[in-house]
Amino acid sequence: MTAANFTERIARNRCEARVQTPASDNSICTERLSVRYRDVEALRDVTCRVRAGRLTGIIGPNGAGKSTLMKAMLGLVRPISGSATLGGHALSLQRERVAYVPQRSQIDWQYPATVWDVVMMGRVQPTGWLRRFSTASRHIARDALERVGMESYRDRAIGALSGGQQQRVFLARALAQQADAFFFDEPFVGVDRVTETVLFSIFRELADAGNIVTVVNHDLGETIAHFDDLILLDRELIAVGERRCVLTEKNLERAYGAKVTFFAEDAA
Ligand SMILES: Nc1ncnc2c1ncn2[C@@H]1O[C@H](COP(=O)(O)OP(=O)(O)OP(=O)(O)O)[C@@H](O)[C@H]1O
Repeated sequence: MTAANFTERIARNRCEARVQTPASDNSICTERLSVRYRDVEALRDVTCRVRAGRLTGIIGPNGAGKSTLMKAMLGLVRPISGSATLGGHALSLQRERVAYVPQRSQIDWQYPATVWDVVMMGRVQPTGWLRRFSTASRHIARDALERVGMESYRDRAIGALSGGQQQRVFLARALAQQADAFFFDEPFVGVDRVTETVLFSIFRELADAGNIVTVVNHDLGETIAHFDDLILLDRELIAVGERRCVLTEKNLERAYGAKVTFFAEDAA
């Protein structure tokens, strides 16, 4: 074995050792998850763990199955095989613990709702269908709106806002749910730098508070440095674990099929 191979093996073992946590902890685990859409194989045998208290990015080329993995974890698409668990129990049966913000393109922006209506939707599940919202629920929603800096827009129609403002409102809805697992699908598409900073700082606060925070992110630029852990996909799992262990030249070439440059801080 060459010195380079030996060093690489030690580094890999260190990465693997650090991501191993007990199966009973509050992490999300997928076990050989596979999804097909008619004749398209979107995911094949994906086994991975998303740890609580870490900001986790799902990355990979277009069509790699990033959104599908998120939806399959949540039970929004039915896998042909495999499972997803949260704290050892089926994730699809614990939806009250989960807040999910889909891609902007999947939301009907013509729906006649105000900013306040959208944020209060985050209180429907904790309140119960057709029941009146409590004063406490209104306070929680107002605090969430303040946290994303959108309180002065509360009576505006959601469809009349900019992309970044809409994304902040949907983040406020997720915060109002008071979930402990948060899923965001491509939240940075069409948002400006200020909103990007707001989103990352709240994602960081959520992760530091011990929540699960999972973000689909196709960008390998500067934003990648915000993530603690990454899941790299190309229909099958290429790598999972700490960011620096995933972002190796070899892994990126396997996923993208070409030499890829990424944020310089990680290029050591
Ligand atoms: N509802 C659907 N019906 C049929 N095929 C689908 C459906 N949703 C996704 N696919 C296909 O499954 C594959 C994975 O799609 P998915 O959206 O999960 O990938 P992605 O990595 O999130 O892509 P992108 O970065 O382009 O958003 C793609 O080939 C896509 O065309």
